[in-house]
Amino acid sequence: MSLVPVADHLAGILAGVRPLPELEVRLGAALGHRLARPVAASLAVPPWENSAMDGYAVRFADVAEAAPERPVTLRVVGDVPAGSPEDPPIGPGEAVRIMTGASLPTDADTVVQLEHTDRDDPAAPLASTVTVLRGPRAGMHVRRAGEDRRVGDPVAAAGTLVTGPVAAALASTGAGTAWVRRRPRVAVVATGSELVAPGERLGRGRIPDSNSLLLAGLVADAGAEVAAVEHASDAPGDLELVLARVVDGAAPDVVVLTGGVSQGAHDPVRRAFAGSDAVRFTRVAMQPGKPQAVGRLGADGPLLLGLPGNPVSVWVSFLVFARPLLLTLAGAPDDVVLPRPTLAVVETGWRTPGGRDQYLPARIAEAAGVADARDAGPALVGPAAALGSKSHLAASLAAANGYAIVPAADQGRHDDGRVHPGDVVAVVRLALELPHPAGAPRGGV
Ligand SMILES: Nc1nc2c(c(=O)[nH]1)N[C@H]1C(S)=C(S)[C@@H](COP(=O)(O)OP(=O)(O)OC[C@H]3O[C@@H](n4cnc5c(N)ncnc54)[C@H](O)[C@@H]3O)O[C@H]1N2
Ligand code: MOO
Repeated sequence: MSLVPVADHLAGILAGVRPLPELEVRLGAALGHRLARPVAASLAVPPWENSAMDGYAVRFADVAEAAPERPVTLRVVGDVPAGSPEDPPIGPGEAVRIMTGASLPTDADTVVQLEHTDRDDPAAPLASTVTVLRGPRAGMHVRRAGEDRRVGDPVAAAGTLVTGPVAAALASTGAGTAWVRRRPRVAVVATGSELVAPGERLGRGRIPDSNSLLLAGLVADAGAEVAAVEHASDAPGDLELVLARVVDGAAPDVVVLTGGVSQGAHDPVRRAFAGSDAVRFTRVAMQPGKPQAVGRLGADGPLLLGLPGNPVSVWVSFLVFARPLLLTLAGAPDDVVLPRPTLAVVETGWRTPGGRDQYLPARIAEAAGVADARDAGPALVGPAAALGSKSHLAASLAAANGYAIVPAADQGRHDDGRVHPGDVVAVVRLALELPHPAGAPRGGV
């Protein structure tokens, strides 16, 4: 069976997949969802002309000439704290005390901050006069209504992830609710009789189930909900029972399986769907991540992705196939669904597998000495694990903040089939904190 290109397998997964239904929710409940519709301002920011300083609202003409040697004394005819609905009239030679954020009286055009007056004690009671010691510029410390957004201006595009700042932008422009997409519900099912719950004692041949946690974390990072995390043994019939329970109980949109998709005598995913048209088994031209399964559980049931069991294969397969699926369901824009690789210069070389595109868990860093932006160099890349892209290096994954892609066609660039320091490769950087160097590999590969 020939190997399927990565792009073709991904296109097959995404074919016909539409964003989940939209719903209107309060802004607090919108956090973590994506906007289903573009949002325009129904309120200007700022909504009113207001003061940027605690001080005195004045008519500029009265204080234009003020200076330490020519102080100007004004009569204080009012006081406008923040939130006050008052609009006191101000005649020539008059001023109104005003606080930051309070609406500017209609008759004023300028604010003098209190440090530039003789009333510079903020705790002092309101006095009947104020002496301006320094002339402001015309219009100084006045925030114009609508200077950030006017009514009708765009605030956020459809597909935008509602983060704290986005929710704040929606609230400040007048929204109380937002139309968002439902977040995908994902059930994670780890298969394998060798798996033991984390922290449990191992018998010979057993290993801790790390993929369940890896996937639960990746699902959450992709903005989806972890609806269930289950385990199925390799015993005949067990996976089928677990899947039926998960589909009924957790109503997932997507089921992500790990393990049991290759050629093993006991591979349960293969066995469960042998002869079924609903699930397709594929060998993808990537390393790691070669054996993959994709399908649907029942006519209207959840989508199913069967990822290989090796932990690095799980990570790569999730990022390259499952994450774009979840982001599409969540309503993300195309450039978020499919991150465009950038280029990086290789700092430490590594071995390539030959024959398949390599997806190497990598540490990607800006060149040293970028404190001064003019010195900024290209990003640098090296393997996260001393042993490169081997698929069982579960402990080294935590040192990766992205992956490097070395297409099969480029792997013969050097006679030794390695990637060398100074080579330029494509990288995808994940929005992760760069791991501390203490977690870096000790040597080259
Ligand atoms: N004869 C062949 N053997 C294999 C082939 C092949 O083409 N022909 N492909 C290899 C490749 S490539 C991969 S990748 C694996 C995929 O195998 P499975 O998807 O069937 O996965 P398992 O055999 O169940 O497990 C593989 C490996 O991963 C460990 N594992 C599984 N689940 C977990 C978990 N939840 N947490 C941590 N580690 C897990 C498992 O113990 C195995 O070491 O097949 C190759 N073989
Ligand atoms: O494809 Mo497997 O993931 O090479 O280890």
